[in-house]
Amino acid sequence: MDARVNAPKSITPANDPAPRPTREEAEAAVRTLIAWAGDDPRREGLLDTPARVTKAYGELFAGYDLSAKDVLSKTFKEVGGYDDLVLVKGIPFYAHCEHHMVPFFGKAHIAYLPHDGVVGLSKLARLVEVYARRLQTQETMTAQIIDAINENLGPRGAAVMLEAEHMCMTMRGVRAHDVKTVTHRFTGVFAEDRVEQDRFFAMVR
Ligand SMILES: Nc1nc2c(ncn2[C@@H]2O[C@H](COP(=O)(O)OP(=O)(O)OP(=O)(O)O)[C@@H](O)[C@H]2O)c(=O)[nH]1
Ligand SMILES: [Zn+2]
Repeated sequence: MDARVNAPKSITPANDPAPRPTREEAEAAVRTLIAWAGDDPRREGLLDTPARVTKAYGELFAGYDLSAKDVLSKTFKEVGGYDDLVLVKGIPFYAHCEHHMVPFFGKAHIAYLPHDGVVGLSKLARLVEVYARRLQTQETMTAQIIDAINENLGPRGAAVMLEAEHMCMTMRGVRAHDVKTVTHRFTGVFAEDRVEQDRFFAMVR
């Protein structure tokens, strides 16, 4: 039994959170969608599907139970005086678009100029998970990642770029294949200095 599903926690960061349904209610909703799609949720191959889907949702949307503050809480100051750019590039992510609840996936590139210590490199990949495992737009996710870095690390500058393929554009709708959406945001020194921006782009490429 996954306690997470029945936990009376908010499902959004809003002030007036929607109540989280029980696992049984979520499974019933999956049966409704299967019938809406045109299949029979009572046939043998689909009997366990609602339970699998709710379990999968627990993983795919685990970000609602994660916090950037927890992920970025531990920093290291003993780095030999290193204070230049730290770039972690090519962090893979899988998110779901908030419009169609269909995956969008790609790579995140995150850079910052340390001010008072550095963070463990894996934590930047974990930070991406905090926001990817939610219903998202690529723009919101880009903004949330850089805001979290600024709030928790107070760097001299930060840069975030996401490159992603949106399945709502490839497998349905406009059906535009091989289209990449690129978003980026700069703050601090990166926002003020074109040279730092160019350095970021050159290192990401
Ligand atoms: N800006 C932005 N748009 C997104 C993102 N993910 C999906 N979309 C778009 O959200 C839009 C929703 O448009 P609507 O007209 O409300 O919905 P729709 O009729 O399903 O649109 P189509 O996809 O064009 O068929 C579409 O243009 C999607 O391509 C995202 O991360 N950022
Ligand atoms: Zn979409």
